[in-house]
Amino acid sequence: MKIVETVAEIRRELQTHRSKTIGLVPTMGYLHEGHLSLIKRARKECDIVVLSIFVNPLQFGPNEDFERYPRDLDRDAALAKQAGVDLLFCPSVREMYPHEILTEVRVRKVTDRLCGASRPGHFEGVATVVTKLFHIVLPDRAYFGLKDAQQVAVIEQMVKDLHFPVTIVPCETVREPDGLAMSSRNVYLSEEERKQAVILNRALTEVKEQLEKGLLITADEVNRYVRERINSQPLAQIDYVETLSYPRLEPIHHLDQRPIIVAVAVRFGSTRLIDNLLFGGKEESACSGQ
Ligand SMILES: Nc1ncnc2c1ncn2[C@@H]1O[C@H](COP(=O)(O)OP(=O)(O)OP(=O)(O)O)[C@@H](O)[C@H]1O
Ligand SMILES: CC(C)(CO)[C@@H](O)C(=O)[O-]
Ligand code: BAL
Repeated sequence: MKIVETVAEIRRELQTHRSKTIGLVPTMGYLHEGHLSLIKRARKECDIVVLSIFVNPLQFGPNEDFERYPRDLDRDAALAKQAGVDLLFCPSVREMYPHEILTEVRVRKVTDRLCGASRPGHFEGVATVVTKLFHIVLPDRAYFGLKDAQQVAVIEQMVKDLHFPVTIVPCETVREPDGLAMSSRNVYLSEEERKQAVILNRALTEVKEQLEKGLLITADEVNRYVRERINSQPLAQIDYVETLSYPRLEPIHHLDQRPIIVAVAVRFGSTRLIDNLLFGGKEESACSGQ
């Protein structure tokens, strides 16, 4: 595995591989099994696997955790090598943003709710940096986790709208044995917060069972059920609980429209966790803007 820090170098490295299938796995590092599942899928489907590690300041709000976001490049490089990455692209902030950036990519409507509403500017930061990464690497396929299901919807919309010649591959959420979605931010949790955080997946799993039995009929009923279950944990502070259409992320009333997403963001102390249930659709289709 080669570690590359500059745009010029990654372009040079990839120049001789243009006739092959190039897969990109964009991350912010501090790798866990969720990231590794994306890399392993890319390894199976592509000739060349590029992993990017970049904590993108553009997608963090002024009071968010950009500074304290966990970083460990040595450990990440060892894990990436073991998982079969060919090129690890880990640019500095200066390398990615050498001058004041006057251009931003904004995807409308699908960013109106959920994290788009509770983290203003977040998806403009994501769409802009992903555009930059796509232009730098020119991947044939790019792998994203459905834990960030709104992010997948935003990137898929962007790729379709702007004819990016890349196939987006959404990948299933990888969970801890007790069901908590793996996240780099889980390391922030205290022992007690970690125990209570399992309620996110538990509430969503219960809702899935109820939906399958036809016991919940409206989005309001689903939201109320999930809120009550999450509020049973004294350390949990709900940011949002919403049931929407997917991938358009529009409000729905009755649940006869499919697929739907039940999405949650919950704070435990200063740690904000997200999770979701996608119900009634193909969870792992690939989308292309070609
Ligand atoms: N548990 C998971 N299962 C599958 N994919 C995941 C999981 N966690 C993250 N990913 C995916 O890995 C990619 C990089 O995510 P990122 O580096 O932000 O990790 P993260 O653990 O989600 O961090 P955080 O939760 O702190 O934002 C994204 O496409 C994301 O959806
Ligand atoms: C896609 C991404 C790497 C862009 O910075 C980030 O939002 C993430 O890790 O999900
Ligand atoms: N996984 C999404 C990146 C972020 O929280 O900023």
